[in-house]
Amino acid sequence: MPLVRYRKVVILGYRSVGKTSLAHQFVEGEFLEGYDPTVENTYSKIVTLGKDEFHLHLVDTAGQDEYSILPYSFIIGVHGYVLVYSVTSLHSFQVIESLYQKLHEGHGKTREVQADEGKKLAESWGATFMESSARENQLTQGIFTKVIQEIARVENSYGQERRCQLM
Ligand SMILES: Nc1nc2c(ncn2[C@@H]2O[C@H](COP(=O)(O)OP(=O)(O)OP(=O)(O)O)[C@@H](O)[C@H]2O)c(=O)[nH]1
Repeated sequence: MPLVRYRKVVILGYRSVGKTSLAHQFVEGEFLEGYDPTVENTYSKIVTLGKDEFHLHLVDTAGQDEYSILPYSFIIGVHGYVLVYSVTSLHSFQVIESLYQKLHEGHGKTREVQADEGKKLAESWGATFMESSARENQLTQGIFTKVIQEIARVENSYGQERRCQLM
């Protein structure tokens, strides 16, 4: 059975450029004539490409402009973007350039410690290394299951002798 991989894709662009129409046409197979400004909407679709299946989670956003601050949910855990402009609006074309810059700037904080450095330090202690983010809920379960497993492993190898395990 093929593995279904999850993909989150965010559609960005100026107001009324056709973001919703694109998403709706792709997911529902029809064109919407009317215009109803989007607050935020999500679509789900299983996409099969060759032997691979993807669970596509499309986020249709409210239109942005050059002053918009992109929320965290448009940055974190996102696998890809569709930047949309209208051929009848030069301004909407300029907006996607500014959105592209914003996506590259991220959220201001730059990394000062590389994962490799953490790994090296942990290795020098004989400890396990995991890089986690509570905000992104990345490895938060893994850290605590790993420390419990490690405690059990150390307990088993030393009988009932009590030792502290370092993560
Ligand atoms: N002619 C034409 N009109 C389109 C096309 N795509 C969208 N429209 C029309 O443009 C208008 C705006 O489309 P939407 O898809 O709502 O645009 P949007 O970018 O989602 O708008 P916001 O929610 O305000 O950001 C609607 O009246 C659509 O019918 C297209 O490819 N060609």
